[in-house]
Formats: sequence, C-alpha cells, structure tokens
Amino acid sequence: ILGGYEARPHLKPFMASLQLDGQHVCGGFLVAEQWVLSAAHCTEETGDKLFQVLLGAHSLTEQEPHKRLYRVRAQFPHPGSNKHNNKDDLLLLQLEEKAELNADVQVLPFQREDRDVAPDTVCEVAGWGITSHSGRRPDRLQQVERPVISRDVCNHRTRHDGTITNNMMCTDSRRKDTCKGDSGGPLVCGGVAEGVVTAGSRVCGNYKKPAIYTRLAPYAAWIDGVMASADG
Ligand SMILES: O=C(O)c1[nH]c2ccc(F)cc2c1NC(=O)[C@H]1C[C@@H]1c1ccccc1
Repeated sequence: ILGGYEARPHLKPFMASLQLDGQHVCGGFLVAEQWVLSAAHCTEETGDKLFQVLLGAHSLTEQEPHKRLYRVRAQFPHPGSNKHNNKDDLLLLQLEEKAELNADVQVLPFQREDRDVAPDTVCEVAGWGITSHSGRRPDRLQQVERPVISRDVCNHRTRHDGTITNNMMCTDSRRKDTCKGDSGGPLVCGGVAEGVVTAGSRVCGNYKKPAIYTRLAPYAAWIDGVMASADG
C-alpha cells in the first residue's frame, strides 16, 4: 500500500496473507469458513506448490493471540484466468479445515448484486504489499481509502485504453494506491467486498494508471459453484 497507514490491529479480521515458505506473496480474504478468495496471477511463479494461508494476523512476524497458519487442501484459479491479461483474475483456496472464527478471524461478505459502484464512492483496501517505490515490505497490515473512478475514465486512451471490462472496476491511483503484494486483497465499500486487487504487474501510485480490481458480483455463481462442488 502506497501513501496509506497502519491499520488498527485486527479490525480487518477477514484479511489473509498467502505465503510460500513463510514469505508473504499476496493478499486474500476469508469468503467462507473454509475458503479464501485471492487473485489467480499470484500462482504464476509457484509451480505446483500450494500456498499456506495466515489468518488472524496484524504483524507478519510477531506472536498474536489468534494468528494461525492454515494448510491449503486445493486451489481453484478461475478457468478464464491467464498470464497475458487481467481477465477472471480470481483464485479460490480451500483450507485443509474450517478456520476457527473469533474476534480476529471473520468472514467478509461479497457483493452479489451486479451493479457498478458509483464513481467517487470512497472504498478501502488493505494489505502487506510494498509501501514505497524502493520496495519496502511492511511487517504490519497497512490500509488506504480510495475513490472509485468510472469505467469510462479508466478506459480512456491515456489510462487503461479500453482494457477494463464490465467485470473490472478502478480506483484513483494518484499517490495513494495498492502495489505489489497487495494483490488478492478485497476492495471494501460500505463493509462489503466489491472487488479483488488484480495481480497483473502494474505501475503503482501514478494517476495515469488507476488501480484495477476484479468485480465480485459477476462471479457469485462461480464462487458458490466451486465452494459447493468441493467437499465440505
Ligand atoms: O502482488 C502482486 O501484484 C503480485 N502479482 C504476482 C504475480 C506472480 C507472482 F509470482 C507474484 C505476484 C505478486 N506478489 C508479489 O510479487 C509479492 C512477492 C512480493 C511482495 C511484495 C510485498 C511484500 C512481500 C512480497
């Protein structure tokens, strides 16, 4: 997160850190007791290794009462996701067991009504992504508030030039922005997850390249289908 600030500890109990060999790779959030939602691009350099999912954390390193690392039983990247674009950039992870819910571990509902969030709506996004252009990695969860910008503005020739589909949304990226390591985390507007930070490599903090999110409402059936199909 660029231009943000440290979140109040454990006030975002839905936040997940997707880790490989103890290292944070991407964000995510608890979408059901045994399921975490993130971004498909995050699996690009993992080979066939499965992530581990850290829940209940504020600090990535310090001991905290409800912090727990969960093994993943299976990973389901959206079938339409690919490494050449931001389309269908969603990943569902089935935990080995149901997460133990408590003050620091809670599910976050996602938007199921397929209607665009109004431009200028201020939403918030959190993550353990880099906090500076030099690539500084925070130990504690950061957050920032960002206004939604319309798809037309985001698709302007000088911005993302027509690549933003109806299944995507954008927020202003002047100074305050998401960045590497924040991908997979939720864009929360009015207490509901409206989108997931896309994980395609993008410049951060430049107003000419707004942040891009995968909208969740269009994928409600896919999310429900995968969760229902896999046992549990
Ligand atoms: O965050 C992203 O946008 C993104 N997109 C990807 C695609 C492939 C892929 F193999 C990884 C990623 C990845 N995450 C990262 O590079 C994470 C490793 C970097 C990081 C940043 C801050 C703190 C800790 C670690």
